[in-house]
Amino acid sequence: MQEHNLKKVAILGRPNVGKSSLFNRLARQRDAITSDVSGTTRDIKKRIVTISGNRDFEVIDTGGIDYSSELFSKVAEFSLRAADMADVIVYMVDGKTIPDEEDKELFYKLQQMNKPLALVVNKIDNDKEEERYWEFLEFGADATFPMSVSHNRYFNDFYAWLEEYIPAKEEKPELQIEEAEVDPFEEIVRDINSTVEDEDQEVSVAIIGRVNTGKSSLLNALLGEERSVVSDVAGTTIDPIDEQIEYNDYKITFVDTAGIRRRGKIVGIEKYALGRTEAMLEKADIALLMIDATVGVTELDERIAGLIEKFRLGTLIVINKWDIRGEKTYEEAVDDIRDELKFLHYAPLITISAKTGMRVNKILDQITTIYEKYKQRIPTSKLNDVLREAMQRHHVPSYNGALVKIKFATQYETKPPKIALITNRPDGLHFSYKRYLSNYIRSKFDFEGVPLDIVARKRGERFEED
Ligand SMILES: Nc1nc2c(ncn2[C@@H]2O[C@H](COP(=O)(O)OP(=O)(O)OP(=O)(O)O)[C@@H](O)[C@H]2O)c(=O)[nH]1
Ligand SMILES: Nc1nc2c(ncn2[C@@H]2O[C@H](COP(=O)(O)OP(=O)(O)OP(=O)(O)O)[C@@H](O)[C@H]2O)c(=O)[nH]1
Repeated sequence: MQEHNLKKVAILGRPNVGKSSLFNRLARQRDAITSDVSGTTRDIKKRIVTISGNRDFEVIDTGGIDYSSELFSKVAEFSLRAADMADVIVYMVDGKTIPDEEDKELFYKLQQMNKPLALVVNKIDNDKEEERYWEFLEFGADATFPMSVSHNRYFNDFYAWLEEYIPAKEEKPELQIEEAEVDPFEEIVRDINSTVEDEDQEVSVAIIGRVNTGKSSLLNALLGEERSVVSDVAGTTIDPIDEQIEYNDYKITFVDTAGIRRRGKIVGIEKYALGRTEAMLEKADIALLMIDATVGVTELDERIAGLIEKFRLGTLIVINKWDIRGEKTYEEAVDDIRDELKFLHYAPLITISAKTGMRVNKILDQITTIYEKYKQRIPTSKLNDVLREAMQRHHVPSYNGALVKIKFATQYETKPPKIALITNRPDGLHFSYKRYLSNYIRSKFDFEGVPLDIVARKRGERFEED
């Protein structure tokens, strides 16, 4: 609960009118929580009070103060200070006395604060005493209430008036994010980071695939004459086996192009091919997975795709040799690939011909787009809005009958993006629910082409690897 947002109601008035009595009665409305709010002004007692079942406020009691002198000016000074801190002011007078000029003057000062202000005439203990109350109408208050705290009289009208100024708590589903649990400092730091533009424009790309799928043909097409190949420019630090081009302010490095160009050397040596692929993926942000349209997805293609999954890279599936695909429709080709490579569901797919150059020019745009998503950082507040939405659609399943609460989510890493869910029971969060959240978050923030990791953590645990 966000106690700092609660409305503050101050009960003011001269000594002995019954302020503490009202305070204590209000405080009893809420048996469970009567603890002191910490950090309060030393002289002033505060309690959190609930009325009408779902309206919380903080009540400030100025009673019990020892105004060492009898001077009313002390009362006035103190009352004005307390009123200043308050959202709603209750000024109490003793109905067994006659209206008093000093009270009136103080009341007018309070009126000038333009806050909701009620005059409560206390100690109207029976019907006979009710006429005393009329005399206090001369204060000209917007709201004047008779009351007998000790006899528990006339409370309903007073409560109805208070309710106007105390918002009802929103109905919360039980498993809601406890926003106050978000360490505000942590959130600020993350959000500041996220607004700082990530200047990183250097992308490493691995072109991988079985033999003969067209890797070197694609590389040549991408490095085509019209682009400035900068690998041999003095001062660049790229590995001599890599090649780099500049494209729309990005530096795109194709890793281990020497290996790609060393043609036909690895036929039949599957283990070596996979090892070399791993070495490339280790250096890369994004993988272009080449599939031969005339062959479809083979078991080796699946194993290669599995390596991308393992390295958590941004991915584009490139279906090559589209010029000689035969009768196959786009839908057939795509269905086949989606079916065989389910775990790369997040990867977009493009049909090209490295030989004719068909749609090859789209690939560089795809690379930079995926890279932007690969390095994106979602502000914590936005992420938690979406998390709350997702949890409202489907509540977190309980674990062996125990409540699993997700307190908040935060993205703690980029390239690839990783999100931690802070929960009371990291082990109790079912993988299918994590997958649901991952898909939901994916649908709200564009992560096309990018794997999204979600881990469950206890508060205070480090957000490192699983
Ligand atoms: N007859 C009657 N007495 C009341 C009523 N409410 C409070 N009292 C009595 O009035 C006296 C003062 O009440 P408190 O609640 O201590 O008053 P206070 O305004 O907090 O006084 P300080 O602590 O001196 O500021 C106590 O003896 C209460 O029992 C009421 O409705 N009727
Ligand atoms: N029709 C057609 N042929 C292609 C296409 N892309 C590549 N090829 C041909 O397919 C064969 C293999 O192409 P490469 O680019 O050498 O394939 P690779 O994946 O580098 O092969 P390895 O180095 O053996 O792994 C060559 O004969 C290419 O001309 C394409 O889009 N259409």
